[in-house]
Amino acid sequence: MTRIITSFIDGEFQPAEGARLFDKRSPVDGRVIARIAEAPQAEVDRAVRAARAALRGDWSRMTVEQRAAMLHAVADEITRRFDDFVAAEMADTGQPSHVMTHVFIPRGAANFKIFADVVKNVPTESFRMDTPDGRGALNYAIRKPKGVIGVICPWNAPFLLMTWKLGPALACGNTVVVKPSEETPLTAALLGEVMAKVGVPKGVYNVVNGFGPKSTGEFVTTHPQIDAITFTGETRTGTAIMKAAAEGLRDVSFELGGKNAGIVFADADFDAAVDGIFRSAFLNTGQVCLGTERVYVERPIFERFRDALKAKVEAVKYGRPEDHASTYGPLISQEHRDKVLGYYQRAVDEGATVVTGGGVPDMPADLKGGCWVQPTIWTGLGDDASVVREEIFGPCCHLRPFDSEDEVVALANDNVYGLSTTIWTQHLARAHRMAERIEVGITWINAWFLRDLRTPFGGSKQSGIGREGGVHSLEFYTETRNVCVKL
Ligand SMILES: NC(=O)c1ccc[n+]([C@@H]2O[C@H](COP(=O)([O-])OP(=O)(O)OC[C@H]3O[C@@H](n4cnc5c(N)ncnc54)[C@H](O)[C@@H]3O)[C@@H](O)[C@H]2O)c1
Ligand SMILES: O=C/C=C/C=C(\O)C(=O)O
Repeated sequence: MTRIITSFIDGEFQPAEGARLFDKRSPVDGRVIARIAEAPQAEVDRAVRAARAALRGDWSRMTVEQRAAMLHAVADEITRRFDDFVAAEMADTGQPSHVMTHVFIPRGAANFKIFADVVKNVPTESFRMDTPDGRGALNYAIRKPKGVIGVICPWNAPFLLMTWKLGPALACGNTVVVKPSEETPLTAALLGEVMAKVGVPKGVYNVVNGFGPKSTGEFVTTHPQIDAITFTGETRTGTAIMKAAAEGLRDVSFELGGKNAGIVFADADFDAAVDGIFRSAFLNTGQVCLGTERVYVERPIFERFRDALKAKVEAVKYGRPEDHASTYGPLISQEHRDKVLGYYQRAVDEGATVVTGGGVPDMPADLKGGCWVQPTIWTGLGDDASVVREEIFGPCCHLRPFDSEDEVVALANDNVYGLSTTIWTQHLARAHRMAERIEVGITWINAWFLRDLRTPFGGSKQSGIGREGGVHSLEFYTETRNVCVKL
């Protein structure tokens, strides 16, 4: 029988009777793997009420030390159930097991540990001031939880991105109502089991499933009892959520889209650069916000680089995620596949040279119903081609030669997004110069997606609002109050 995923409210999974169900299909072969109960307004109301009540319960009486210990226990339980999380996330996304075991699931556990440690160690500021009577005054800041946080998640790295928000939200003493992507509900449900097992008080972690507009997502973001909203997803959705948050002047933290530039200089360690750009463009079938869909290569090595990248792309192994030989998975959904294939067609219409890929692979019969597309490289497009300007969120990149540092900085900055960049060069001074000039939140030099969770993470321009990571997360997840004591 097909499994039914229901909301998790006040420590309990909700009954499926009477619920409006929708199908969750495997991206690998199109089979229905679960049915999801769409939470209506009344259920979201209950989740928010449970979260508000929990703000005043045992959770609020815990010391920082106790809360941090509880988050470590959550991380340990995730690690104990590692295989279950890997299986759930593989089923939802179809991505190869090595990506789950090496990147996405370990990061889920790490996201709880890091913020448990941050809240235990972060100092608050204090200012001693002079007063006319000569006795002075002392100011000091205290941090309080913001309240009930609405957590709206995307499908591309569901567990990593959800826990990246939950870690700091809970460490700071908030409670949450999470709305996972309709495409990827499984790990959020599994985390409900983990929370119950380790004794996180009821109502602290609530999950409601459903769609975005006119559905569960909107019910969460428009709810007057939600105090702040953290969202990762498309820039267009961020705009809608910001409008909703304006009502009641609720705070937002946004991680949004990107059209990130990869930049390779002729003096780069060639093999490392090819490998780095290969990962940045094709990891997770290109469905990474930090991915590089436009790659600029210094002219003397352009052809050599193109050929080396092509060879790597043509060596990917399509297959089921459980098969350890697979290195490449499907896109998340047929809808997303149609979008990506639409861009593949537009690239050709706009005059691209297709270096490799560009279409749908011929899959064996049992995988024909999946959302497969070929990893694709283009050259020859103008800088205004839609494929070069718009976020596709697929396994593809356009390669363009450049001749000077100034030229490539201007090209990299000529976009409405500003999330990240990856620069490959052995010239240290140039690397630092470039990092200062490129308008993004995160610059990697001779690396990509190398994450130290203490560092500020977020986007410039239309790629986001705010920074999360380490102490930066506290800015959003706490309310800082000042206390002034006249001495
Ligand atoms: N900057 C980052 O760190 C980062 C990380 C990952 C993904 N992303 C971006 O996310 C996008 C892919 O994810 P996606 O397709 O799931 O994004 P999406 O914006 O379509 O959906 C994200 C979530 O928002 C919900 N939603 C949609 N409309 C809503 C509304 N009006 N009100 C409330 N909720 C609503 C959806 O149901 C889903 O849970 C890409 O643009 C990618 O660049 C950014
Ligand atoms: O697909 C986007 C990946 C985002 C990564 C993070 O948010 C992170 O590493 O914290």
